Amino acid sequence: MKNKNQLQPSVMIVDDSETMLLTIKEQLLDAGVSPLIICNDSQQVLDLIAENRVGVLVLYLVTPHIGGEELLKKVSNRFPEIPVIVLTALAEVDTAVRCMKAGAFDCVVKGTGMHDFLNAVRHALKLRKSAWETESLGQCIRSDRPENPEAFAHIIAQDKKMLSLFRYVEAAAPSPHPVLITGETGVGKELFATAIHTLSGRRGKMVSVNTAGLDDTMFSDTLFGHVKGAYTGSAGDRKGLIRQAAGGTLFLDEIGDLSPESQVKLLRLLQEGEYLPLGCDKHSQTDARIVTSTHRDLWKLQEEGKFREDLIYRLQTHHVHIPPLRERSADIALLTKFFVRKTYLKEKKEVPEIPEAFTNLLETYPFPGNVRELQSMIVDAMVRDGSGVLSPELIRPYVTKMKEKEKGSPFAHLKMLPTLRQASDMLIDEAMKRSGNQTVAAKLLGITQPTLSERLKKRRMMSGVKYPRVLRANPCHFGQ
Ligand SMILES: Nc1ncnc2c1ncn2[C@@H]1O[C@H](COP(=O)(O)OP(=O)(O)OP(=O)(O)O)[C@@H](O)[C@H]1O
Repeated sequence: MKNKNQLQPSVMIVDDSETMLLTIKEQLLDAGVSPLIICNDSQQVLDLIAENRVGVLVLYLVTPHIGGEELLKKVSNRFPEIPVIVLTALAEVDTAVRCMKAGAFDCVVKGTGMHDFLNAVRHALKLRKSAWETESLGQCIRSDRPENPEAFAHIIAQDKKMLSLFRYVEAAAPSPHPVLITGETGVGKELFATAIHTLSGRRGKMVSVNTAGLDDTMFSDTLFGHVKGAYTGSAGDRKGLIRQAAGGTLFLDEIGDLSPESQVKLLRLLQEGEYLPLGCDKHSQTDARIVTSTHRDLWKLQEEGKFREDLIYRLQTHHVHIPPLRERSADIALLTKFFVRKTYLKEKKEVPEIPEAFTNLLETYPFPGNVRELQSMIVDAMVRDGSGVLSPELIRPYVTKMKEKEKGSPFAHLKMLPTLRQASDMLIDEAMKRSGNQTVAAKLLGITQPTLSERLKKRRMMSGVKYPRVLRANPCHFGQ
């Protein structure tokens, strides 16, 4: 069972004096304030905050390496939501004013008794906890049913993860900023792009372009067009598809395959709304909203040097990640019903009952092709079904074939395979658990500490998930 305190926000104390740290620690614990994170190395503060659920930061103004005031500015910039209580050695009005201006929540003179200090900590902690409660309430509301169900009429779903995505899409759709839609093949990325366009309220059209396999010239020509004589054989002007998306949405599918040159052009389009038709020396402007999608892991491509980091940040201003079908079993039964009905009615056949055993067997199948594959399986089952009954035997060959494929694999015991990113995240978690610090963990993983640190940062940015808390030798966690 999880330690209850792990869910509680911690009070983190930063001071260069070990003795003072222990004194403050004891006084806070005596006053019932816990859990505590103690740190005597100012250089570790930002990383520790990023990795833990810090409710309040207590900062002694004179710290080695990074000066206290400088650290205060960094914390306030990067984590504006965390109240910082500054402990100063002297009762100097100037220092207190500077700290408050730099974002301190309160300023207490060290050694003037615990009363003021404890009051400040308790007050800050209370405010932080209530902000957290509001945040989680907001998340509950966001995960409820969509306000505009008609915009999602073509997306059959009842799984909570999908309903929560609908709410996110509703919030992001009216924004002019780019949306990145990710997810395995066949999960419904294009359907989501359409819903985003519908909900955006834009009057223009949605224009979809599959960029897979387009070299840079074809990418530019298709999207931005060309002027007569731009290249051999270009007899007349061509208006690119982007013109058709004026006032609407340009949906670029499979952007993971874009060439480096096309990535630069896409970045300019996203940043400035500008593009250059082939053979033209004057940029054109567009107000089309850009929605992109890919089944590939852009961060992995970036690590391999195949995708620009700055472009990823731009693309994922709003990020919709659609989970694979095997991770939303509640949807399998509903989609099966939907596709059986659709398929049989289309063929003017009587819609059969769906036996429970049929759905149960489907729920054991990992669906590498997701909803698209389920749809094909139903069509195939209908063709082979001579009796008007949907027998599980009609789909058993798929399940058996998959099991045979898996036989002999070291992962055979896993019901579902992790994705490459999930597997690498699992390894990182394990290495951090075993070692307790990034330097040793990096050695275990055969990478450098900065690379590991970068991976952890990106992970936090991508998912908003906090890195699991680990006990460190120094700095130490108390009161847990
Ligand atoms: N939730 C859903 N409800 C109904 N149909 C769906 C759903 N999800 C996907 N589909 C259907 O599955 C097929 C694949 O969907 P779509 O083309 O949107 O997937 P995709 O993620 O864009 O795939 P790819 O990466 O291969 O382009 C389409 O026929 C689509 O209508």
